[in-house]
Amino acid sequence: MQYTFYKYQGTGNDFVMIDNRNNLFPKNDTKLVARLCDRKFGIGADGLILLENDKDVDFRMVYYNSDGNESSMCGNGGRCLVAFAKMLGVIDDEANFIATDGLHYATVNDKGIVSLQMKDVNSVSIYEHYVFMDTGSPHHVEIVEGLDTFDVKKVGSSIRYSGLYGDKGSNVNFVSPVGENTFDVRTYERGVEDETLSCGTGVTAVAIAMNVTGKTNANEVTLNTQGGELKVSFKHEGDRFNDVFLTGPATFVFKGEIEW
Ligand SMILES: N[C@@H](CCC[C@H](N)C(=O)O)C(=O)O
Repeated sequence: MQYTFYKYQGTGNDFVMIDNRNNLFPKNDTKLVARLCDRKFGIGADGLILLENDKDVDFRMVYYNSDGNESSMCGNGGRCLVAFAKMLGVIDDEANFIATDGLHYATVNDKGIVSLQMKDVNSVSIYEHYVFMDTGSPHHVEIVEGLDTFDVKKVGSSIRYSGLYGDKGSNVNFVSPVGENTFDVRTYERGVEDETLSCGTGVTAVAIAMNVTGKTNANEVTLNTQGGELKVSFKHEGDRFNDVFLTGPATFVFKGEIEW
Protein backbone atom coordinates (compact mmCIF):
# COMPACT_ATOMS: atom_id res chain seq x y z
CA MET A 1 0.00 0.00 0.00
CA GLN A 2 1.29 3.49 -0.83
CA TYR A 3 0.55 6.36 1.57
CA THR A 4 0.82 10.08 0.80
CA PHE A 5 1.97 11.77 3.95
CA TYR A 6 2.69 15.32 5.07
CA LYS A 7 5.17 16.23 7.76
CA TYR A 8 4.36 19.18 10.08
CA GLN A 9 6.02 20.55 13.20
CA GLY A 10 4.86 22.85 15.99
CA THR A 11 7.78 24.27 17.99
CA GLY A 12 9.76 21.15 17.11
CA ASN A 13 7.08 18.61 18.13
CA ASP A 14 6.80 16.80 14.79
CA PHE A 15 4.02 14.77 13.22
CA VAL A 16 3.21 12.63 10.22
CA MET A 17 -0.16 13.81 8.88
CA ILE A 18 -2.40 11.58 6.78
CA ASP A 19 -5.61 12.65 5.07
CA ASN A 20 -7.85 9.71 5.98
CA ARG A 21 -11.13 11.12 4.66
CA ASN A 22 -11.27 8.00 2.44
CA ASN A 23 -10.94 5.73 5.52
CA LEU A 24 -8.21 3.64 3.86
CA PHE A 25 -5.64 3.86 6.68
CA PRO A 26 -5.39 0.64 8.78
CA LYS A 27 -6.13 2.30 12.11
CA ASN A 28 -5.38 -0.72 14.32
CA ASP A 29 -1.96 -1.44 12.82
CA THR A 30 0.22 -0.35 15.75
CA LYS A 31 3.39 -1.66 14.10
CA LEU A 32 2.75 0.34 10.93
CA VAL A 33 2.24 3.59 12.86
CA ALA A 34 5.38 2.97 14.95
CA ARG A 35 7.35 2.19 11.77
CA LEU A 36 6.13 5.35 9.99
CA CYS A 37 7.20 7.41 13.04
CA ASP A 38 10.58 5.65 13.35
CA ARG A 39 13.46 8.10 12.71
CA LYS A 40 15.71 5.43 11.16
CA PHE A 41 13.35 3.00 9.42
CA GLY A 42 10.46 5.36 8.63
CA ILE A 43 9.60 9.04 8.11
CA GLY A 44 10.42 10.08 11.66
CA ALA A 45 8.05 11.88 14.04
CA ASP A 46 6.86 12.18 17.64
CA GLY A 47 3.39 11.11 16.52
CA LEU A 48 1.03 10.38 13.64
CA ILE A 49 -2.29 12.13 13.09
CA LEU A 50 -5.22 11.20 10.88
CA LEU A 51 -7.58 13.86 9.55
CA GLU A 52 -11.02 12.26 9.12
CA ASN A 53 -14.51 13.37 8.15
CA ASP A 54 -17.07 14.05 10.85
CA LYS A 55 -20.74 14.72 10.19
CA ASP A 56 -21.09 17.48 12.81
CA VAL A 57 -17.84 19.46 12.64
CA ASP A 58 -15.09 20.36 10.15
CA PHE A 59 -13.02 17.23 10.81
CA ARG A 60 -11.99 14.58 13.34
CA MET A 61 -8.48 14.24 14.84
CA VAL A 62 -7.10 10.74 15.55
CA TYR A 63 -3.76 10.87 17.36
CA TYR A 64 -1.09 8.17 17.81
CA ASN A 65 2.14 8.46 19.78
CA SER A 66 5.37 7.36 18.05
CA ASP A 67 5.10 3.99 19.86
CA GLY A 68 2.14 3.29 17.54
CA ASN A 69 -0.60 3.48 20.17
CA GLU A 70 -3.60 5.78 19.89
CA SER A 71 -3.44 8.24 22.77
CA SER A 72 -5.08 11.20 24.43
CA MET A 73 -5.05 14.83 23.21
CA CYS A 74 -1.98 16.38 21.60
CA GLY A 75 -1.95 20.20 21.70
CA ASN A 76 0.85 20.79 19.21
CA GLY A 77 -0.55 18.04 17.00
CA GLY A 78 -3.98 19.69 17.11
CA ARG A 79 -2.43 23.01 16.05
CA CYS A 80 -0.54 21.29 13.20
CA LEU A 81 -3.73 19.49 12.12
CA VAL A 82 -5.53 22.84 11.82
CA ALA A 83 -2.73 24.12 9.54
CA PHE A 84 -2.96 20.85 7.55
CA ALA A 85 -6.77 21.21 7.23
CA LYS A 86 -6.27 24.74 5.92
CA MET A 87 -3.71 23.54 3.37
CA LEU A 88 -6.15 20.81 2.20
CA GLY A 89 -8.92 23.39 1.83
CA VAL A 90 -11.06 21.69 4.51
CA ILE A 91 -11.21 24.96 6.48
CA ASP A 92 -10.36 28.61 5.84
CA ASP A 93 -9.12 30.49 8.90
CA GLU A 94 -11.13 28.88 11.68
CA ALA A 95 -12.01 25.33 12.64
CA ASN A 96 -14.28 23.33 14.87
CA PHE A 97 -13.09 19.78 15.25
CA ILE A 98 -13.49 16.76 17.47
CA ALA A 99 -10.65 14.96 19.23
CA THR A 100 -10.51 12.29 21.91
CA ASP A 101 -11.09 14.86 24.69
CA GLY A 102 -14.04 16.59 22.98
CA LEU A 103 -14.72 19.58 20.75
CA HIS A 104 -12.05 22.13 19.91
CA TYR A 105 -12.20 25.56 18.29
CA ALA A 106 -9.14 27.04 16.56
CA THR A 107 -8.06 29.93 14.39
CA VAL A 108 -5.12 30.13 11.99
CA ASN A 109 -3.66 33.33 10.59
CA ASP A 110 -1.76 33.86 7.33
CA LYS A 111 1.60 33.61 9.16
CA GLY A 112 0.77 30.04 10.25
CA ILE A 113 0.12 30.95 13.89
CA VAL A 114 -2.55 28.63 15.25
CA SER A 115 -4.53 29.37 18.37
CA LEU A 116 -6.24 26.25 19.71
CA GLN A 117 -8.86 26.14 22.43
CA MET A 118 -7.98 23.40 24.89
CA LYS A 119 -10.43 21.60 27.15
CA ASP A 120 -11.47 23.30 30.38
CA VAL A 121 -9.46 22.24 33.41
CA ASN A 122 -11.72 21.73 36.41
CA SER A 123 -9.41 19.88 38.73
CA VAL A 124 -5.81 20.59 39.69
CA SER A 125 -3.99 18.47 42.29
CA ILE A 126 -1.35 20.44 44.19
CA TYR A 127 1.34 18.57 46.13
CA GLU A 128 4.38 19.84 48.03
CA HIS A 129 6.85 19.42 45.14
CA TYR A 130 4.65 19.06 42.07
CA VAL A 131 1.26 19.68 40.48
CA PHE A 132 -0.82 17.21 38.45
CA MET A 133 -3.69 17.88 36.04
CA ASP A 134 -5.29 16.65 32.84
CA THR A 135 -5.24 19.18 30.00
CA GLY A 136 -6.45 16.60 27.48
CA SER A 137 -3.47 14.44 28.43
CA PRO A 138 -2.14 13.81 31.96
CA HIS A 139 0.70 16.09 33.11
CA HIS A 140 3.03 16.15 36.10
CA VAL A 141 4.61 19.63 36.56
CA GLU A 142 7.66 20.19 38.72
CA ILE A 143 10.01 23.17 39.20
CA VAL A 144 13.69 22.18 39.07
CA GLU A 145 17.08 23.86 39.44
CA GLY A 146 19.52 23.80 36.51
CA LEU A 147 16.95 23.01 33.81
CA ASP A 148 19.52 23.44 30.99
CA THR A 149 21.56 20.47 32.14
CA PHE A 150 18.76 18.48 33.77
CA ASP A 151 18.49 14.79 32.77
CA VAL A 152 14.90 15.01 31.50
CA LYS A 153 14.84 11.49 30.05
CA LYS A 154 16.18 9.75 33.15
CA VAL A 155 14.18 11.64 35.79
CA GLY A 156 11.08 11.99 33.57
CA SER A 157 10.97 8.29 32.88
CA SER A 158 11.41 7.41 36.57
CA ILE A 159 8.41 9.62 37.47
CA ARG A 160 6.34 8.35 34.51
CA TYR A 161 6.88 4.73 35.58
CA SER A 162 6.77 5.36 39.35
CA GLY A 163 3.79 4.16 41.40
CA LEU A 164 2.38 7.72 41.28
CA TYR A 165 0.55 7.31 37.98
CA GLY A 166 -0.15 3.58 37.75
CA ASP A 167 -0.18 1.71 34.44
CA LYS A 168 -1.37 4.71 32.41
CA GLY A 169 1.64 6.82 33.41
CA SER A 170 1.92 10.57 32.85
CA ASN A 171 3.82 13.08 30.80
CA VAL A 172 6.36 14.94 32.95
CA ASN A 173 7.24 18.65 32.66
CA PHE A 174 10.25 20.29 34.29
CA VAL A 175 10.05 24.05 34.73
CA SER A 176 12.25 27.02 35.51
CA PRO A 177 10.77 30.51 36.09
CA VAL A 178 12.61 33.15 34.01
CA GLY A 179 10.34 36.21 34.41
CA GLU A 180 7.07 37.40 35.88
CA ASN A 181 4.98 35.53 33.31
CA THR A 182 7.64 33.52 31.46
CA PHE A 183 8.85 29.97 32.11
CA ASP A 184 11.36 27.63 30.49
CA VAL A 185 9.94 24.10 30.06
CA ARG A 186 11.33 20.70 29.10
CA THR A 187 9.00 17.72 28.74
CA TYR A 188 9.31 13.93 28.90
CA GLU A 189 6.50 12.49 26.78
CA ARG A 190 4.64 9.29 27.48
CA GLY A 191 4.32 7.20 24.30
CA VAL A 192 7.49 8.74 22.84
CA GLU A 193 9.32 7.68 26.02
CA ASP A 194 11.83 10.46 25.62
CA GLU A 195 12.14 14.22 25.80
CA THR A 196 10.42 16.00 22.91
CA LEU A 197 11.30 19.54 21.84
CA SER A 198 7.88 20.81 22.93
CA CYS A 199 4.54 19.56 24.24
CA GLY A 200 1.35 21.62 23.85
CA THR A 201 -0.82 19.96 26.50
CA GLY A 202 2.35 20.08 28.67
CA VAL A 203 2.94 23.84 28.45
CA THR A 204 -0.79 24.35 29.01
CA ALA A 205 -0.46 22.41 32.27
CA VAL A 206 2.67 24.38 33.20
CA ALA A 207 0.94 27.76 32.65
CA ILE A 208 -2.04 26.71 34.80
CA ALA A 209 0.20 25.14 37.47
CA MET A 210 2.33 28.29 37.74
CA ASN A 211 -0.82 30.41 38.12
CA VAL A 212 -2.57 28.18 40.63
CA THR A 213 0.54 27.96 42.84
CA GLY A 214 1.09 31.75 42.74
CA LYS A 215 4.31 31.67 40.67
CA THR A 216 2.59 34.11 38.29
CA ASN A 217 -0.52 36.26 38.49
CA ALA A 218 -0.75 36.52 34.73
CA ASN A 219 -3.50 34.87 32.72
CA GLU A 220 -1.38 34.94 29.57
CA VAL A 221 1.85 33.03 30.08
CA THR A 222 4.87 32.63 27.77
CA LEU A 223 6.51 29.20 27.67
CA ASN A 224 9.97 28.74 26.18
CA THR A 225 10.35 25.18 24.97
CA GLN A 226 13.43 23.60 23.42
CA GLY A 227 11.75 24.12 20.00
CA GLY A 228 10.41 27.66 20.38
CA GLU A 229 7.92 29.89 22.12
CA LEU A 230 4.28 29.13 22.92
CA LYS A 231 1.66 31.23 24.70
CA VAL A 232 -1.14 29.98 26.91
CA SER A 233 -4.04 32.20 28.00
CA PHE A 234 -7.03 31.38 30.21
CA LYS A 235 -9.77 32.65 32.47
CA HIS A 236 -10.14 31.17 35.91
CA GLU A 237 -12.12 31.03 39.10
CA GLY A 238 -10.22 29.26 41.88
CA ASP A 239 -8.81 26.11 40.34
CA ARG A 240 -11.32 25.97 37.45
CA PHE A 241 -9.79 27.18 34.20
CA ASN A 242 -11.75 27.88 31.01
CA ASP A 243 -11.27 29.65 27.67
CA VAL A 244 -7.83 28.05 27.66
CA PHE A 245 -5.97 28.83 24.42
CA LEU A 246 -2.62 27.45 23.22
CA THR A 247 -1.00 29.67 20.58
CA GLY A 248 2.10 29.29 18.42
CA PRO A 249 3.49 28.38 15.00
CA ALA A 250 2.48 25.24 13.07
CA THR A 251 4.65 24.63 10.03
CA PHE A 252 4.59 22.38 6.96
CA VAL A 253 7.96 20.63 6.56
CA PHE A 254 7.66 18.25 3.56
CA LYS A 255 5.35 15.90 1.70
CA GLY A 256 6.09 12.42 0.39
CA GLU A 257 4.94 8.96 -0.57
CA ILE A 258 5.80 5.86 1.40
CA GLU A 259 5.28 2.26 0.31
CA TRP A 260 4.25 -0.21 2.99
N1 LIG B 1 2.94 16.24 22.22
C1 LIG B 1 1.64 16.31 22.71
C2 LIG B 1 1.19 15.36 23.76
C3 LIG B 1 0.90 14.01 23.14
C4 LIG B 1 0.24 13.03 24.06
C5 LIG B 1 1.18 12.43 25.04
N2 LIG B 1 2.38 11.91 24.52
C6 LIG B 1 0.40 11.36 25.80
O1 LIG B 1 0.26 10.22 25.32
O2 LIG B 1 -0.11 11.68 26.88
C7 LIG B 1 1.16 17.72 22.91
O3 LIG B 1 1.64 18.62 22.20
O4 LIG B 1 0.25 17.94 23.69
